[in-house]
Amino acid sequence: MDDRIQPVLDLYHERMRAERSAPRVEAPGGRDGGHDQRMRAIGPETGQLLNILARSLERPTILELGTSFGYSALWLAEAARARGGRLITMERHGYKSAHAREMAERAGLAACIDFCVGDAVAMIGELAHKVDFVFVDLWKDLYVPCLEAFYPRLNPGAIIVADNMIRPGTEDVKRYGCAIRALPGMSSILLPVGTGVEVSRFEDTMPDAS
Ligand SMILES: C[S@@+](CC[C@H](N)C(=O)[O-])C[C@H]1O[C@@H](n2cnc3c(N)ncnc32)[C@H](O)[C@@H]1O
Repeated sequence: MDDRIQPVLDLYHERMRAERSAPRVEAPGGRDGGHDQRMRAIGPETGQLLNILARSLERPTILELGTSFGYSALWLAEAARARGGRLITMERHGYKSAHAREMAERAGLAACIDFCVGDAVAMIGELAHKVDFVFVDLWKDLYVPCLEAFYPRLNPGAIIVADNMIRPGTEDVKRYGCAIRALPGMSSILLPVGTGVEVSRFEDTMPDAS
């Protein structure tokens, strides 16, 4: 991490510690009411894993589903920049996405990020290009609908990482685990990193023409 990124990550780490030690109070209107300040961010271990995996790809188009306040986006954008690629990050709420953009600007990474605001399932359907890496970290009941939307848009060799597969490990994420493992061309493994990540790789299902 370069000199501009680490101090911004440290600001998030401070906020993360405060969030984890504070009692959980429901925001007015609930998680979608427009006042939710909880980051619900992955920790540094999952961030590092995302960064290592994404750095293994050349000129990757990286898709993040669930920007929140922008912590995981920094790890992904750093990898995208290092490999000559881009990050497209999708978030339902404009106020969260705006904060993420501000932090990415402070870290010097905003130029390689497209911040998209709206419903990820609908926006995936409007993507102009195929993708090489997907990070799935939005509300858990959307994991399978998102998978159905991005599966036809994966380039061969694409890597997909889904968070919260062990904690909270709900029925919704279990359904995602089963669904991705059943897809043609997919290999997948559950890793006990952070709250548990399902790491999958898509191979082209077409027979070799040579
Ligand atoms: C667990 S948080 C993401 C945390 C973030 N990846 C990080 O580690 O910093 C999930 C986010 O998904 C967003 N979200 C929920 N439903 C969505 C939808 N349909 N489209 C886009 N974003 C959505 C929520 O607003 C929330 O900010």
